Amino acid sequence: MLERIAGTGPLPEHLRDGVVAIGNFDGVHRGHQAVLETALAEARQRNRPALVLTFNPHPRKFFRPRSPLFVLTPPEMKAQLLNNLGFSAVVEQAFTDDLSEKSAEAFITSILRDNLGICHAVTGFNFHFGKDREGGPEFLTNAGRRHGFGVTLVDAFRDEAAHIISSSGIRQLLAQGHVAEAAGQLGYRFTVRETVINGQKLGRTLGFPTANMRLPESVELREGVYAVRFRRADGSLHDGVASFGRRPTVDDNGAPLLETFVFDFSDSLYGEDCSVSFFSYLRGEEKFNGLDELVAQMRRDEQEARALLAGMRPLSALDASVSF
Ligand SMILES: Cc1cc2nc3c(=O)[nH]c(=O)nc-3n(C[C@H](O)[C@H](O)[C@H](O)COP(=O)(O)O)c2cc1C
Ligand SMILES: Nc1ncnc2c1ncn2[C@@H]1O[C@H](COP(=O)(O)OP(=O)(O)O)[C@@H](O)[C@H]1O
Repeated sequence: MLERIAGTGPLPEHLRDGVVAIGNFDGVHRGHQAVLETALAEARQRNRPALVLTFNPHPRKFFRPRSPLFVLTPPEMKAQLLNNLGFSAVVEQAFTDDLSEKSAEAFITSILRDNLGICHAVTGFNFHFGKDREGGPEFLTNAGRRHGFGVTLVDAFRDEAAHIISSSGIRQLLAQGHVAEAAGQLGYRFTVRETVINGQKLGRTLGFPTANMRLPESVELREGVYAVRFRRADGSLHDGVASFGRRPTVDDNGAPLLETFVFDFSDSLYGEDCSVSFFSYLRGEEKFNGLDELVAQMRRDEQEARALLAGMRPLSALDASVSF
């Protein structure tokens, strides 16, 4: 199991002298995975632990606190993905005033050398660090020579159409409801994890009980109806159909809610931490003339989602570990 470490002091002995992938890795997309797989391979070869050094909050949120940032993988989700990829630990370095003021050299001596005691660093071609982004790949490589650790830089990863994959591109796809395309770039299905809360208890009277979740306000997923896979806290997986929206038919206001009708299931889910993986966008949210019309459409949504999900295959080993 992956260890989550706050990064406030020296690492425990068993994690020192490790191979460390450094970056924000928001989304843990296929470009990030190229960096992460390089670190994993290097660690296997040296027979040393594989670690990730990442930052929380996302540095962009630190520097621009008032402009909302759609974080694709909150710390918990990122940790789960890194665990599934095979890392031993993730250092969730607090991004504070103090860290933002550190020079590139101070970042290397106090964090990489003293706290983490790394033997090898792996980063992407464009990783910058230290006050005013002073340190880049070349700085890191030279510092490694001086301080006695190796450095591997991983080139930009391109998808099949030679587009560079980026977290901001994936955020835009999700905002347009293109969850299948986003999955192609993430290498797994976009997945959110939240606690199931109480709703108006109307769903069960319609024959469509729905597990309700509030997503963070910054999540910019297109409102609409999706074919999804639902994972309970005990790890069991269920197919379902979910609506993310403001429910114009029953109440016209309020923040959007994610509501999942879980197929062939009848237990209570209240208070449980569950995850929802998005496979296909089915349609936009509509205002119906009454509940009968809504229920008729929900039946069609269910049939469409069942058929789509039956044909889905994992995109990768990571995808298989998340939603299969
Ligand atoms: C598959 C599905 C599709 C839905 N589509 C719509 C819709 O197009 N318009 C709408 O107002 N509500 C839609 N809803 C939300 C329902 O209005 C909501 O689930 C129902 O009112 C039950 O509310 P409750 O969970 O608070 O009891 C949909 C829900 C599901 C599960
Ligand atoms: N097939 C199912 N799909 C989703 N939730 C279910 C299902 N069967 C039982 N439940 C339970 O019922 C609740 C949803 O019922 P519903 O009447 O829609 O109430 P609420 O308005 O509180 O969401 C879920 O939170 C869960 O605890």
